[in-house]
Amino acid sequence: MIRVENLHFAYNGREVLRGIDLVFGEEILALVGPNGSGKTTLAKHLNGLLKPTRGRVLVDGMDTREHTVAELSRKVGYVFQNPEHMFFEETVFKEVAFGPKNLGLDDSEVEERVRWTLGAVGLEGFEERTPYSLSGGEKQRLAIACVLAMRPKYLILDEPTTGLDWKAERSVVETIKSLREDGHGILLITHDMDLVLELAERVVLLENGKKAFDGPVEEFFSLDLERHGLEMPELLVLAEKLGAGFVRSVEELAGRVRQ
Ligand SMILES: Nc1ncnc2c1ncn2[C@@H]1O[C@H](COP(=O)(O)OP(=O)(O)OP(=O)(O)O)[C@@H](O)[C@H]1O
Repeated sequence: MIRVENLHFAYNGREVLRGIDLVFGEEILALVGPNGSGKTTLAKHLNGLLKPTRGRVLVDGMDTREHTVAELSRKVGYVFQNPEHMFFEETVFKEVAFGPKNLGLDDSEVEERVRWTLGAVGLEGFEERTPYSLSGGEKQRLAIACVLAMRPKYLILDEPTTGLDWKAERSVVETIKSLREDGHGILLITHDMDLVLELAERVVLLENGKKAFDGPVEEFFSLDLERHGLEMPELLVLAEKLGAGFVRSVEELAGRVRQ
């Protein structure tokens, strides 16, 4: 469980998180909100990259102020936006092996872990490719693999599908679903309301450094999203026009309409 208690944070005296309470566990939690509302700043507190100005963050009971980012990274993996900037090895295998090697695992353990991780993100067979030759979706999945190789319980994914075409986006979405099935807690930072509708179990909306909403996905989509500067997914607009209520996929909508 990650527990955020009365979190305040200021950059150079300017407060951008203003008293946030949050409990996050084994779930897909979408963190949404306008540009500059504090999403990335909040997420960076969850693996200790930033430390609270006031309040505290506990990761499975560990106070982030008392632990290094290296220690916390074993619990909370952070996949940054535009992950290609983080690749520096000449092969996919070496890229994924880097973290486990640094943990001091021996060669056979490292190899086993790399194979397992590449399987988990659907990149088996890519071991000898150079990271820069991968497609956008493959790069995103490699970035997830590099973090996953540390076996963290929680994953933070910052705009994991931005800039991807449909097929690549699907591959990342399927990876996220399978990570959830494997028992990971996933914090998804996104501006894409379709993605929120498809994946999230719970949504936290940040506005101006404060929580404006925290609740189940269905309740989130019953808000007047336009008032919050957010766009309602077309699927839900259509469902409403058809009187079908809340649905999360085209198949679900079709099923309701046929009844
Ligand atoms: N390193 C920094 N130094 C000073 N101010 C910063 C820094 N990083 C972010 N900020 C400011 O903190 C506020 C919150 O930024 P943050 O990146 O957390 O928002 P966000 O919700 O993730 O935005 P976006 O949707 O644009 O990614 C913004 O006003 C931003 O300008």
